[in-house]
Amino acid sequence: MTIPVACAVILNDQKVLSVRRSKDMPLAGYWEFPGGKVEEDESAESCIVREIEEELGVRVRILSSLPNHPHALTSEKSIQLIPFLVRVEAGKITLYEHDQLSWLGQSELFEVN
Ligand SMILES: Nc1nc2c([nH]c(=O)n2[C@H]2C[C@H](O)[C@@H](COP(=O)(O)OP(=O)(O)OP(=O)(O)O)O2)c(=O)[nH]1
Repeated sequence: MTIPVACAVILNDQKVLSVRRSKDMPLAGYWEFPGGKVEEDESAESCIVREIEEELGVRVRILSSLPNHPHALTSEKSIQLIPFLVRVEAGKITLYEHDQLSWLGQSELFEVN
């Protein structure tokens, strides 16, 4: 089974916004780009705008779509990660689901879980 997941790449000064999954979420403690599963009858573009509003409380505008990335979670389950470069248009980033936020540089991305 392959699950489409849209995620947002939000840049600030060459660093990318990364968020940590809280203890209430599956895969707690793992860092990710904010986003979530694309629902049925929803485009990946609508999904990322909706998810970012739900998770971070901000409205984003899509600047470009980035290459999709397949990723195996288990032997039966994999995700197709659909990243978008986005810009925050309105609001202040607040964590509604995650428990930590970090702006990571290119090499720092490889140091988190
Ligand atoms: N958002 C996001 N999810 C990722 C990344 N990498 C990665 O393997 N995933 C996985 C973790 C989850 O198994 C899945 C996203 O599912 P989710 O549980 O966050 O989705 P959701 O917000 O729609 O939650 P739900 O409705 O199923 O409760 O994709 C990433 O960089 N960002």
